[in-house]
Amino acid sequence: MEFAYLGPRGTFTEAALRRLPAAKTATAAPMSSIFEVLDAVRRGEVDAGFVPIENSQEGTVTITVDELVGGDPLVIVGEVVLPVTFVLASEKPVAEITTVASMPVALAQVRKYLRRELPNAVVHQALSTAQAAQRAADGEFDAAVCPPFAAEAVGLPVQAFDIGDNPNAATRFVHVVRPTAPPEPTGNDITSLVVYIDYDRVGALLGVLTEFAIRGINLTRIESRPTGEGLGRYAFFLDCTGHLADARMGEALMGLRRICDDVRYLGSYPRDHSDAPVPPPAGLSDADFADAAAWLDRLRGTGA
Ligand SMILES: O=C(O)C(=O)C[C@]1(C(=O)O)C=C[C@@H](O)C=C1
Repeated sequence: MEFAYLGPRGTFTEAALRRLPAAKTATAAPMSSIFEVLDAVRRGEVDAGFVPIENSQEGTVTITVDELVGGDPLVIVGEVVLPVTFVLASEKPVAEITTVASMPVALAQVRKYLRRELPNAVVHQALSTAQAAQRAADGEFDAAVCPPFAAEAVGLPVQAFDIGDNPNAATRFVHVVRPTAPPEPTGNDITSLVVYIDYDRVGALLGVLTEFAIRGINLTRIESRPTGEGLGRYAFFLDCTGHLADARMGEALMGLRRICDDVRYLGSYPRDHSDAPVPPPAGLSDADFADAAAWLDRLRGTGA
């Protein structure tokens, strides 16, 4: 199997990919942008892609979600949650730094540090932290905000360690492939999907949330993203606890299929929050769903 991932060598994405079981026996091709990674998967140039999707400090990595919301369908089959710490890498001491670069999501996580220590530095964007480190090493910028291992990879000295505003920051990365059946349920899974609703129908979003709530499915994330049709036109990106194979999830998805303009299934896959407890389904048990299905089958067969 060959992966494409957000490179170059030295990114957090590369570090997270090394933690993905499916990558243990795969080759990995670094690519310069999230779009290129997902486009390579869509074109069949590689078997799988690995990209960041959410950060505990800044929320959604919008380019990833926007690429999953639109375009040819892709599905998520795995995730890795990686703690992230940032350094300021530069040949110059902090007092002499006038330009600094990094990926927008990284810059947002060191906002307070930059305001405090580099208030007059000009901030530049890069496609990844490791790309910023390489461009700083090449002399294009004075400094880069990047992982410690990216500074080491390009031979840049570290002028400051642990510059992130939140010492507990973590980023979630996803393993995406062209549409395929989901991995087997583990009992600790996430199902991701996008719903497109009829904006002009009052309560349309409540109807979506109700399809989960009445079946005891816990929503762990909801993110509205513009569809590009015009101001106020949004798709809703949802993460919820459970697996496509669960009766309750299947019923909820059929309900969404009936009431939404469109539903895009983005995958059921094992959670990597192995330390976090799995909230039990609210109210209804799996046995309740099995009993109701058997009861309906009896009614259809015998009328009683
Ligand atoms: O640029 C990198 O090193 C990446 O892996 C991307 C990315 C991100 O976009 O979230 C990953 C983790 C950090 O939050 C900062 C940047």
